[in-house]
Amino acid sequence: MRAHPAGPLHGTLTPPPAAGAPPTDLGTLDPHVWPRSATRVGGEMHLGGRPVTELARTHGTPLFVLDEGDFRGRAADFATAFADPQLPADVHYASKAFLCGQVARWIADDGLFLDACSGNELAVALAAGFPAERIALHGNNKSLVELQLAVDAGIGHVVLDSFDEIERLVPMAEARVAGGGTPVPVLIRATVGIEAHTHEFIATAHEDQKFGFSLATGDALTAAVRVIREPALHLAGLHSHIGSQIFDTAGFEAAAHRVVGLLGQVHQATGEVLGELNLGGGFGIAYLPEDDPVTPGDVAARLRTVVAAECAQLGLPVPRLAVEPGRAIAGPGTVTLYEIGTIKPVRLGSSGAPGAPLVRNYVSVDGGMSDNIRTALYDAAYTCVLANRTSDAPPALCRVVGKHCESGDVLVRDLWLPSDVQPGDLLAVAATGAYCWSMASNYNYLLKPPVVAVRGGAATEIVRRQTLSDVFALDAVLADVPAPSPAIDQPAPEHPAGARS
Ligand SMILES: Cc1ncc(COP(=O)(O)O)c(C=O)c1O
Ligand SMILES: N[C@@H](CCCC[NH3+])C(=O)O
Repeated sequence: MRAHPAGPLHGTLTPPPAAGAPPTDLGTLDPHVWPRSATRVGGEMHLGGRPVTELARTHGTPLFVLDEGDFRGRAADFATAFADPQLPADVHYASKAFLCGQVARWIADDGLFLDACSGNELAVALAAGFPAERIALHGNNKSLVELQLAVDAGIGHVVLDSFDEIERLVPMAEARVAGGGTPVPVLIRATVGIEAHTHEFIATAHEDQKFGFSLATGDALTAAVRVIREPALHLAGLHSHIGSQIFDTAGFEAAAHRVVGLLGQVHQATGEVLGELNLGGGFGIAYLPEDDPVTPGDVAARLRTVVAAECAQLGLPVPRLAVEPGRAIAGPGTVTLYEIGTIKPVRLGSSGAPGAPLVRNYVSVDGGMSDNIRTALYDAAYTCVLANRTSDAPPALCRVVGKHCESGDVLVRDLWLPSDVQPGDLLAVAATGAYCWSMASNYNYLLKPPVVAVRGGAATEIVRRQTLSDVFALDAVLADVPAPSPAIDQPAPEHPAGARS
């Protein structure tokens, strides 16, 4: 081969970094990571009592399979952990993790509250019949339309995030009061200056970022005083959220300590005793077997202790607490199923020379960063297994990649898969229930996958697959043009000759 004038070809291959000893059993479904109903029957993964091959055949791939019992079980675990008669607390499901009509109904039926962070999340919840008084609306840049929707619907709380927003809300609240309505209940979101131990993109309580009113500069107190003096608004309490995918309870405890301090400052400045304290979400989950998240019981006990102690010290009654778990409810119960399309071994040498050491196999699947942006965006780690069968073949180091025109389109950076995986096999990626479907895009015109809820042997499509016709309908030129081939709307099984049978 002729050398490039500027030197050797770019991107010299090096052997992979030591990835630890390959696991001896690649098929085990660690209950720490997989949904509560996940089992293997004759080697094949079953979710909610349904075999994955049948789910893939019926609904296509990529496919989000949501274990309803897991989702609702985790919601119930939070509700139980925070249901202390002495210190009652409300659990708000943070719907940004994953929301659809069915999820809104489960959350409503199971007695939880709901946190929406856009007018459209609010609209979805309301359209599903979610009780408005159990909804809080967040957002650092709520539009006039979003605020008006919240005021008209009579939601539980608007969580105020800026001085601009206060001034926008006041005339709407005044109009409601003038029409015989009640003042609009609000919380002030305080930025408590905590450096949460998580990826910098998902930490939200350090000073130099866009959310909330700074506690350190005094803005949070100024905002509280402003709202208290505004008759059309009712300052119900304070809010704090420090970030997401946090394992260490110390950050939550420090935040609770600081925000209770703000309750004290508000009391001193105005004589008002605020009755509610929402400590946000952010409770981490296990993406890998070694991850060790805190339990809802642990979080509840620690927060109660800190808040009770701080309030006692300040001589304040303990406020009604609220928390906003999103990922910890929605994340662990969902699995994404993909079909393998191509497998490319990258070797230190010609691919025609099988003796050349393997760097890794690039295992390409039929989705990618459009259904799970988290690996590309946060370098997130996932657990992934061969789902349609188990195999005794020796393990091979692999990287699971999507089909987008982007080399950063990686789903699982480093993993061991049996060396005999082949096109047509199904891969399952664990814990994709939070921030995957909800952050999905149509990059490269890939279509958003459906979500199928499984429970006790029943499978129900709760969100259908987007079709090319849906996408054409948005396009000024293509709106009336029939989508070219229904086959494009009807994905896998694409490689039935593979090892699925
Ligand atoms: C205000 C607020 N509450 C709750 C959540 C939910 O976070 P998580 O899904 O990590 O529990 C978020 C997202 O980080 C948030 O911004
Ligand atoms: N989207 C992030 C979390 C942000 C949560 C919302 N404030 C994730 O995927 O981990």
